[in-house]
Amino acid sequence: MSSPVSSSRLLKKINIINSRTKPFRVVILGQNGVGKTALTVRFLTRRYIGDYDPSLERVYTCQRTIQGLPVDFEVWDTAGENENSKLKEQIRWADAIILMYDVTDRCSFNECSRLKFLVNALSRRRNKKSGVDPTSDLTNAVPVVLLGNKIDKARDRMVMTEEGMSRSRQLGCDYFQEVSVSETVEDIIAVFEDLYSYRRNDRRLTTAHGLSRSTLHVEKPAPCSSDEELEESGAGARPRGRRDTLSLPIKTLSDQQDELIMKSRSRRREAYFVIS
Ligand SMILES: Nc1nc2c(ncn2[C@@H]2O[C@H](COP(=O)(O)OP(=O)(O)OP(=O)(O)O)[C@@H](O)[C@H]2O)c(=O)[nH]1
Repeated sequence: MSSPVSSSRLLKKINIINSRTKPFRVVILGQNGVGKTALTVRFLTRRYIGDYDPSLERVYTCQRTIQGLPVDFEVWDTAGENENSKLKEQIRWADAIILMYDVTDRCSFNECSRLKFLVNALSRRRNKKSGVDPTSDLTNAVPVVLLGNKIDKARDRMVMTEEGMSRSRQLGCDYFQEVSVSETVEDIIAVFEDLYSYRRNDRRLTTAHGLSRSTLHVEKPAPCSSDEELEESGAGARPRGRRDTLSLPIKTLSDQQDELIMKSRSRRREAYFVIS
């Protein structure tokens, strides 16, 4: 039998191999205009760019080091108005989900409920298929963060922190956070890293910055909603048929940066960040 030391070494090696071969896939869902592309660009480049082509939808890749290990991220920045079949494809693809709303837009907040019902219904079906008890901690449901954006616009706020937190609990999100993509970099990077740590570390947040952030609310996931709830929510019919394959192009980071800068520049005359 192997000693604890050698098995922990082995586990570390396996982790390294897994993190190199299998990317961690994060999909960002939310109504249009909530800041999904701004969030993606912040995470990829640390920059904030003010305006984007609204039809921009793509999977971006980048590598980060988390707890000393290289992790390949794939981030699917979705277009705000997706039909249900597309949403299902995005949810099935993901290892983690960011449900994003704009704190100055109540409609975008309500849209997150519809999206979460859809996520729950798909997780429930996935658990049923794999024979996992949906009330157990070991479900293969993907972690979901409810993320309120644009808190810099304090005067226009329509959704208060407490309301976001309480909705997060009701919906069974794994945690809740508020950010301003335009003003912070570290919190944005932490959102992605926390999701990774949460998924990899048995559904418990382990990163110190994650636990110290004031608006962070961590919740044990509730059992998935029923298909009836899904129907009531208007999230659409039950998924049928085979799993769709991803058809979006995956680009290198430098291609993505150039393209994003060009797209943002083509829409406005003001100067934007130039990434060398
Ligand atoms: N004040 C403020 N504006 C923001 C923030 N984040 C994004 N925005 C602005 O919100 C607008 C929409 O941002 P996008 O990133 O294009 O939103 P999106 O969700 O990708 O929109 P679609 O691609 O249409 O679905 C842009 O004008 C951004 O500059 C923020 O934290 N604060």
